[in-house]
Amino acid sequence: MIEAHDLTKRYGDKTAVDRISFTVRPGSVTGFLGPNGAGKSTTMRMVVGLDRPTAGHVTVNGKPYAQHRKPLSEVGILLDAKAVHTSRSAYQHLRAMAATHGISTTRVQEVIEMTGLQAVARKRVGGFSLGMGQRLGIAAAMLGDPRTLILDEPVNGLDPEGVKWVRTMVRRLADEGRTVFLSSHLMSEMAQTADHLLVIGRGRIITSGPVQEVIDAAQGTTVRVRSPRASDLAALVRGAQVTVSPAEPGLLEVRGRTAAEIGDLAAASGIALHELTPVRASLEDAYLTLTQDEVEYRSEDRTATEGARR
Ligand SMILES: Nc1ncnc2c1ncn2[C@@H]1O[C@H](COP(=O)(O)OP(=O)(O)OP(=O)(O)O)[C@@H](O)[C@H]1O
Repeated sequence: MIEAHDLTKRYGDKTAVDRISFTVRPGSVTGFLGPNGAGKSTTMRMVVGLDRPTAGHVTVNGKPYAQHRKPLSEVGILLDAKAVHTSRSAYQHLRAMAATHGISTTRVQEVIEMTGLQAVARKRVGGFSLGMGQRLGIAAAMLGDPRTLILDEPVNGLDPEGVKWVRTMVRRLADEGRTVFLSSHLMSEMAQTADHLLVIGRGRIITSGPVQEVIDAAQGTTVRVRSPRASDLAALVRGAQVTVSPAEPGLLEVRGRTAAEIGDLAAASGIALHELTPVRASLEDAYLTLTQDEVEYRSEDRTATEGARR
């Protein structure tokens, strides 16, 4: 469990993280989603005491990270997978980490197997592909068998097989009851990996909640309604919080009413319906809506989607 209260980080005039409060619970995967520069890494660094908050505080499993007597058994962290002595082998790297934290060599072997590094464990880390480096980073994070995992952009630069591997791994870890907190600037990735989302932009939490709720709250659900009496139906369903857009002759897109409400209204007035389909917005649409004012760097000729990703 990670609990942050009014967590703030300023670098000179720049407020990287702006009074954010959140809870990341065990047993599920919580995605920390935001464009580049939103404050994800800074927040994660504060959670594990690598950056000191300017104000506010954060605890992991009930205590500030620094107060844990065996921090590796409480929190595993993948921040920068490249921050490894490149002349060492993966085995030596993990072995050295284990030795300084009183962790057995049996466990080193276990995490090597768990992350599929057996074939390359004795090779120099300097020659590792990005994917192998990420696996090693996750192996290091798992060394202390921690209850909480914090992974900063774990799928960045991975090929589809690597992405799938990380996704399956984090799901398994959450199913084991661990707290899994992972960041990404890729909404498509989060839609497939996370149960809960914490969306951040320019240092502030924009929204949080179960993935589908975040999407619905941002976009609402649109209902496609086809009827030979579309204009009569449009007049019937209109209301204060309802928008009705004619999409093509005989087809309406209604926001602000459920499919059931529209169906009941139509039935009560004897209007035939030929289609009644709730269309859920994608996380991508929701993310663009949510972060459209929050992106720190934009290129002039961006497409909408590229803009939120960069
Ligand atoms: N050491 C630092 N000194 C000054 N500014 C910093 C420092 N570290 C981060 N920042 C700034 O704080 C803001 C948040 O950065 P952070 O790296 O936390 O964002 P992020 O969401 O992790 O983005 P990315 O996906 O690009 O890593 C950015 O504007 C960044 O330039």
